[in-house]
Amino acid sequence: MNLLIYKTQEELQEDLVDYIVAIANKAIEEQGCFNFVLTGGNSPKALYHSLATSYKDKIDWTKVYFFFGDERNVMPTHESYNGLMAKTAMLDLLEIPENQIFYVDTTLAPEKAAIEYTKAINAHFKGADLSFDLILLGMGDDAHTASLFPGTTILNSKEVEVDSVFVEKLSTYRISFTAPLINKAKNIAFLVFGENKADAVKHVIEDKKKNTKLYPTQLIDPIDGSVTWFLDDAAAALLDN
Ligand SMILES: O=C(O)[C@H](O)[C@@H](O)[C@H](O)[C@H](O)COP(=O)(O)O
Repeated sequence: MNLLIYKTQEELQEDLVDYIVAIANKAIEEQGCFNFVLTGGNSPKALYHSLATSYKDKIDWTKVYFFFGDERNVMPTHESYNGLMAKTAMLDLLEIPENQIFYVDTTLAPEKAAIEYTKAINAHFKGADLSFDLILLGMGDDAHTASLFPGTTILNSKEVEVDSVFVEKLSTYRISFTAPLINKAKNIAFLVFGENKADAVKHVIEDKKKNTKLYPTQLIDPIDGSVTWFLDDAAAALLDN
């Protein structure tokens, strides 16, 4: 696991964009495409905008396929739909064709939406191993990532798939990659900043005895892939030096 800690979010973001560009170009060179899983939430918005503007010419976007590590159970036009956030911040600016973007179809019931998304991902990988080139993840202050929330049933999944899950604390369903699907990735990058995340960061990174029910991000432990944490000083404040 690589731990990168930055004084400012701007420095963090600059390095993270360079990291994404490097992985994208390596994947495109080696296999002709870059399978990129986006995170939702607020943290990535500036990063997405930067990729679509100052870094627009650094990647051959015609070779990039976009996926979502989780989605809220709202209509695609709803402001909290992760797909809409990414569309607005990046995908529209890059004029990415629809056939390169895998949105979660939340017009379906959550369970069906998850089944259909799993089918679409398997079809894209043509039945091969579902190992995405890069999965970008955020983390909540409760140590959830994607929609792997503390105490939820999806944490027990051993399936390499997208699943639906009822999140009691939000009183809503979510659609999310399971931990086994995330752990198939070649590269995983966490984008976590802000002091409100410091306690969760400490537990996830430093707890010797894991408690994945309480700190679900501890489940993220890829078989062969790399994990890199992009943190600012505030989020890393409680880590032992
Ligand atoms: O759908 C979502 O909200 C995300 O996938 C979720 O896992 C997010 O990454 C964390 O909640 C952190 O969110 P912030 O970046 O807004 O702090």
